[in-house]
Amino acid sequence: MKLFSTKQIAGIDSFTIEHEPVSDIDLMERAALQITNWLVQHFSTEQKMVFFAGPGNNGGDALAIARQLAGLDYQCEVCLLDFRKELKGSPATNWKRLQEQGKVALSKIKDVDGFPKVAANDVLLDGLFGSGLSRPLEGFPAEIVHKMNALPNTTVAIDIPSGLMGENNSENILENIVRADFTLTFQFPKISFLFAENELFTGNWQVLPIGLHPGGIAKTPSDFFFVEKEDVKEMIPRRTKFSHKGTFGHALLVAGSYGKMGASVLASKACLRSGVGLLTSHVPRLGYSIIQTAVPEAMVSIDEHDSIFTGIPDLTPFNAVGVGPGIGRKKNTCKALCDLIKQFRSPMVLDADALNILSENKELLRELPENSILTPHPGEFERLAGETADSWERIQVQRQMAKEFRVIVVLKGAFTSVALPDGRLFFNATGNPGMATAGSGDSLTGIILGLLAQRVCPEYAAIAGVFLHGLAGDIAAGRISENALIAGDITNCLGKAFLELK
Ligand SMILES: NC(=O)C1=CN([C@@H]2O[C@H](COP(=O)(O)OP(=O)(O)OC[C@H]3O[C@@H](n4cnc5c(N)ncnc54)[C@H](OP(=O)(O)O)[C@@H]3O)[C@@H](O)[C@H]2O)[C@@H](O)CC1
Ligand SMILES: [K+]
Repeated sequence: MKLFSTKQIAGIDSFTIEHEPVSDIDLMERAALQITNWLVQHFSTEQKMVFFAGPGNNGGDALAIARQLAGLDYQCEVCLLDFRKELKGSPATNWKRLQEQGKVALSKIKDVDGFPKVAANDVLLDGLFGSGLSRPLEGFPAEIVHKMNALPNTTVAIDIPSGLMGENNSENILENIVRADFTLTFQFPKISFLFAENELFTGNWQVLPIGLHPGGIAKTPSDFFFVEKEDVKEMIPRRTKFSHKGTFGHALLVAGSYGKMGASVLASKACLRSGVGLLTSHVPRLGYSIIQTAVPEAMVSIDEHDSIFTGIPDLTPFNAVGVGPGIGRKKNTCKALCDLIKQFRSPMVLDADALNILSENKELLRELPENSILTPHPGEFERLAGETADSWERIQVQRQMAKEFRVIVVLKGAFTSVALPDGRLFFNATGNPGMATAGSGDSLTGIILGLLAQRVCPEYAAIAGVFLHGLAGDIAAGRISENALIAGDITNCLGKAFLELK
């Protein structure tokens, strides 16, 4: 799914009105009905709904929802913020419809003294500002937001928590933004919802389709995408009856050192479970019997050194290489990584210590084979690319890095983002907090390596690898809980994840 800026969404909104065609007021009614249906499923008529409505269409939505709910016997109260300007268009029509219906207590408030009395069980509905927000909230509306945030009541934001920008909140005044428990957003996730620091404002968010025009969506360009199951299905290699193990490639994994052989075992297993034809795991001498015993399906290439990675094997047989998990940063290892990067001329996957070595030897970034895949977590990313103030800035730097070095940068997080050299950025939605556990990154390296070796193009290997990893983690969490989840469970559930993508 494409993601858009709030400005672009307004354009798609107008396109829909013109080309469906549908009137402004009917589109608002349709959008409001989606939220009404959600509210009916989540709250009983015992709970009073207290609406805060602003001057634009977000306020208009609030007025329409209040009327629809009142029609279903919910007790509703509407508090319209009075900016000393007449309401116009659909919000004005909806105000009139509410007055005519006569079921909802209506008040207009000019300052914070007019803030309504709220009982413990009441639900607050935030319809102050949505995608038309043009600047941070200040003054009277900000005071209303402070009052709302100070209440313990459940708060549901309509489209966007008021005060939150749809994309960049670097310059925002954070205490003036509504802190919702739920955000019900129309048609597309807003880009700012995908950043960890904004969870405080959005709470649990959900997308409600409102039938915006597919033509408007298709013709509006975007560099931002939200990865869905349907997209990934096409990226997974298919196995035909006459396939043999050579068809699915030969991967080389360089991972593990003394005390960190688990990284090699975890990444090797994940690579094999991703469907690779053949896997060779390169390990230090002391790791030989460990890997042979733990992963009998893998072949082993043995380093000359007892405990670390110091030299590369003949690279001719391999069509993909993954390097980094648990290799450490000893001088000999840096040298061996440097040789590997210079000698292997197809895309490779670099993770963990390989990234740390790159951050200490940045000139190596220019030597990376084009379309290599880097998989940093935020800490590794900042070591590589420098400090950033927030997630918005971080994804800009991520995109810049992908473009400059012609590599794919996978920035791991709750919504892992995959930046491509052409400037596009893909957000992943699978995965859960249980996956923040030792070795989880090693399994991701193994999965991406496995796909790459099967000749899946590097951009698909990164996007589908991240999706599969998260999906397998979700399946594992469903079986054994997020708390008990360990990295090996992700690999164990990869098979089920593949089946879900059939
Ligand atoms: N996507 C869709 O297809 C659909 C979208 N719909 C809904 O429309 C919403 C967008 O509506 P919208 O464009 O009218 O903007 P909205 O957020 O209500 O506020 C604009 C008003 O606020 C004002 N204002 C702005 N910033 C301010 C500030 N800091 N402090 C004070 N004032 C400020 C601004 O005035 P100005 O900037 O000119 O001062 C203007 O008067 C969207 O979120 C969704 O709920 C659905 O109805 C149907 C389908
Ligand atoms: K809102």
